[in-house]
Amino acid sequence: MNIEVLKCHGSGNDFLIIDEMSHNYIFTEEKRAELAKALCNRQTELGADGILFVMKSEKADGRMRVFNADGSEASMCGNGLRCVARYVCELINKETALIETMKADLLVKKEEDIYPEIPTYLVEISPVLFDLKALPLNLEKEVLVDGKIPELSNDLTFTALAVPNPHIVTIVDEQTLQSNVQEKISTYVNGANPLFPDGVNVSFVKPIQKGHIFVRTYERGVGFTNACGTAMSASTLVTCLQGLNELEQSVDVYNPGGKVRCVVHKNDETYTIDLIGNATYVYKTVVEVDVSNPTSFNCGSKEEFTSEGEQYQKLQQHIGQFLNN
Ligand SMILES: N[C@@H](CCC[C@H](N)C(=O)O)C(=O)O
Repeated sequence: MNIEVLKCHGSGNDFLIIDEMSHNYIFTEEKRAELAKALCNRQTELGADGILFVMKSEKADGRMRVFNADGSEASMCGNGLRCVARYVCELINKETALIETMKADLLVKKEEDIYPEIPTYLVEISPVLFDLKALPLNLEKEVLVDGKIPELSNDLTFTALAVPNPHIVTIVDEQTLQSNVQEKISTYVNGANPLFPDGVNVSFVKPIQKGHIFVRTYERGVGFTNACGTAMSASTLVTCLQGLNELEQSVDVYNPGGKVRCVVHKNDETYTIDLIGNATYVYKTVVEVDVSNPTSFNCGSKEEFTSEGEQYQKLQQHIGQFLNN
């Protein structure tokens, strides 16, 4: 069968959008997982961190399902949701939309460009849960905020939260960021282990100055990524809890692929986070694939969004200058 694919990225976290809303593709659950493994493989012409399936929703303007590169399904994807936000808003010709995700219906809206001519969207990250059962994380306690997990490190302290996909976040210095500690911890918690039976996204956060942080994430189901939107949101909240940033204040979050802005809100005891950043299209193509054996596929010619790529490079240069000063 022929499948239209739109390659896009949020902060360099790249995805393939497959629109099941406008096309009559029929995929079983197993086939979606297999397509993700095959098309996201970086050894092929496509390659991506995940597939975003856009579907019809009974109660919202569209529905997003996220499959990681290893074929596992995630409950949420912040950078992906910005790309889906743009896709659905442009499809229905509106500036705001409601998108159904696995655990919540989330508001998305077009925002003022984060950098000239970079399509920018704000997406709501919610619900935020600290209950360790929500990750799950098997510890003899109910929550972990700035606490130790001796099996992972004698020195580092972690906060565990689900937004609603699972994250652990630790604040580190430059030396720890440059070491192999994050890789060691991440591969342990994402392999067979007694603590995180479903794996977890692991973020190391380096504060730069008030209102500015750097986040590097090892993503469950993917590995080290340029950026992870839910991780940057979770990390911003953790820096607020640890007094490094303020609630309701915009925080610039730098990552290996670019930057986003996050704002943490608190109503009663409930947190929500606004994640604001680029939704950049890279190319469109048509993939000819046998869905019962998707490992070998043919990719048609690519219609590139050249000017979007050029503009994004300018943003990256601008970020490089800031980080080197
Ligand atoms: N890149 C995403 C998160 C994708 C899902 C994650 N790997 C998981 O399994 O939870 C983001 O931008 O949030």
